[in-house]
Amino acid sequence: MLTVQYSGNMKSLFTKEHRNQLQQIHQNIYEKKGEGSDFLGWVDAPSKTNEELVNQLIETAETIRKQSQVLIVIGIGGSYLGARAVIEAMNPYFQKNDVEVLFAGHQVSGAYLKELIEYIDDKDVSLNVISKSGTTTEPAMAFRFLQKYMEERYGDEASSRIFATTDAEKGALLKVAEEKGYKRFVVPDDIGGRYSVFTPVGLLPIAVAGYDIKTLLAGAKDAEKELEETLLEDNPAIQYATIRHSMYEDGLTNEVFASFEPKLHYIQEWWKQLFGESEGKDGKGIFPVSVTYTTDLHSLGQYIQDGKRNLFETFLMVDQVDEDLNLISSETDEDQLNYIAGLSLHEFNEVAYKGTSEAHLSGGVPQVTIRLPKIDEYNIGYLLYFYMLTCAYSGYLLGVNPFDQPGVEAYKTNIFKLLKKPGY
Ligand SMILES: O=P(O)(O)OC[C@H]1O[C@H](O)[C@H](O)[C@@H](O)[C@@H]1O
Repeated sequence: MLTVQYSGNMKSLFTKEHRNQLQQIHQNIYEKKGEGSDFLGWVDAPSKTNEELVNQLIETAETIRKQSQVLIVIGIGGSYLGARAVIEAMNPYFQKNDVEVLFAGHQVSGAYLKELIEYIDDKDVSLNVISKSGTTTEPAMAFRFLQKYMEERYGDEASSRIFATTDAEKGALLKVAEEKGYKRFVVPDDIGGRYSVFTPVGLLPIAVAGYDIKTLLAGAKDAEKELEETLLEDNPAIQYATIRHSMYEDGLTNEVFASFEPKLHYIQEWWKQLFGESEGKDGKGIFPVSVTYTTDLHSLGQYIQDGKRNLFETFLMVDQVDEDLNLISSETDEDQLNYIAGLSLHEFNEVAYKGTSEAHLSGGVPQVTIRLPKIDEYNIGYLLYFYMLTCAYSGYLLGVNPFDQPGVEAYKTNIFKLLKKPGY
């Protein structure tokens, strides 16, 4: 189990009244009651995902791996970030996997799509187009270009190289997939995009990248069970949600997710969508931001140390790393680093964490530290489930529905009006 440490007094947060409230929330989540309960399908998704589906996903991933050097995943938001978060956390920095997973439809850039098509032109390609609604503009636009490219390049064979992940019964993408005969996977009705990483939305691209989705699900499944059974005060998800809520009540409305591990960048991006869309509504919510240290100690560190005191900081620390280097000693010691010769870079980061957290704390930034044993499929599965559960507790503590996102419609409507979309 991962652990949560707090710079304040955690025990004092669990008053009788608060315990009762948490107990109720805990029960509602696991019994799938309460506001937004139609979207609580993710709660037992890890334990309920049947083996047949997992095997089917693994077989499809094998087919894709055999026929492709590149898989392009088309999607945005929750139909994109979960897969990318896991893949980028696991991927080596420089060495390319046998099958490269690339993304499209997560932004709008002609240059990006043009260069992507040039890049794949001498490689074998498959597509996985993912959209629950099937009507999201950015992936739909990207799919238009890439579908045409695939049809021109592969002719009839294109339909066996395009895989669609859609709603079970509705949406434009579902219709296209059926007409063209694409192999299709389903995003369950009761699971919203940002909670869908343990469904085919996340699992298929992750398996194609060469990572073990059974172990990822095993980590999530253990999290599901342990976090359901662990008592309130000892339960890391409840601890984290409670601490966040108490910070918020103290006027700290920005949470800085800090990591010393560059590979966790897209987990931070996934986390921002998860918490931002779940909590930011009805004029409430903590604004989620992220930093990677030590890089950002040389940029945003100044603000965190000395700027407006409306933030708290959550470190995600990784205990064990697979690869490391010890600092070499130098005969001349011109750079005066010999005093740390022999220290590993991971050890340096642990010291940097300690120094940074003490400095920021003395500057008035309270802290939470989440400790993950290591970066592998099992622990990432555990971590992502832990965040989703924390987010549900947190949203309910705040008094909002953590599973809708009505606010994202306003800008979309404006864009459609400006573009004179029929009906707007
Ligand atoms: O899967 P889709 O229906 O294409 O949705 C993709 C994303 O776009 C929307 O605008 C929402 O804000 C997100 O919550 C969602 O994950």
